[in-house]
Amino acid sequence: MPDHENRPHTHHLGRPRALRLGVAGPVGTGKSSILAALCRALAPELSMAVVTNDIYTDEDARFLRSSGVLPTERIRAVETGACPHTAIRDDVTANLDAVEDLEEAYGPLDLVLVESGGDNLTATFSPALADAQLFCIDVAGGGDVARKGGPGITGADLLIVNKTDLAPHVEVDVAAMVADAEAARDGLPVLALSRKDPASVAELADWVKTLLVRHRAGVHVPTDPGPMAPHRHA
Ligand SMILES: Nc1nc2c(ncn2[C@@H]2O[C@H](COP(=O)(O)OP(=O)(O)OP(=O)(O)O)[C@@H](O)[C@H]2O)c(=O)[nH]1
Repeated sequence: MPDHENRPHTHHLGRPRALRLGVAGPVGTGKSSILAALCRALAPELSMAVVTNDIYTDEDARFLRSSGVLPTERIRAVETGACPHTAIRDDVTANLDAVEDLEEAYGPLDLVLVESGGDNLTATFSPALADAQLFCIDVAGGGDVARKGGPGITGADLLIVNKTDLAPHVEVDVAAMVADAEAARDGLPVLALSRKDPASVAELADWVKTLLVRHRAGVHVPTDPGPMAPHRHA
């Protein structure tokens, strides 16, 4: 049995452990910016920590540390050394270790955000690592991305259509993109977001707070958006 299947779901004092929220999506769609926005919005009221994943570097952790949104020691980097999905889906041990180290050092925590390295449309978090997950696409990737499917688009707890401020520049109809996404998601929520639109950032923060309430009440059930497309590593 993999090591992570033996790990406890409650804090040692019986308090529910921190909500672990994964943020996945293709390269450059705005995952780090979403983490920064969530830290800015929620850290004044919640005890938070962050784990970033990059293939070769700790670039995302350095970006978040330099943005000053959390004390730097609460931001940990995992260098996956391989495709990002290997560390968020196939063997989550390095990420779980980082999350648990943060909980031990700074706990009790309310919320730990885990950012995947940018991968393709098929990469999602294992429920063994993330209690819930955001999947992020952006208008700059093209108005048809939401129709391309994949487990993140169809099954993540929240789908974000990001960088809506860029829509006029890339000739994308945000309402149509959101409608396509909603059609693919069978009732699961979709949020049109821009870091330049404070109302959309507040909506995202409210979604996370509602999820945290459900997690603490024990009524949130982590779900698996689905497996990756079959593929082989050389
Ligand atoms: N115009 C606009 N640009 C954004 C927005 N959010 C992020 N960006 C820009 O998009 C680029 C990529 O953002 P990141 O947050 O680094 O994206 P990422 O998904 O973390 O990137 P990787 O970790 O490399 O996969 C940066 O230049 C950001 O400044 C937004 O809402 N509007």
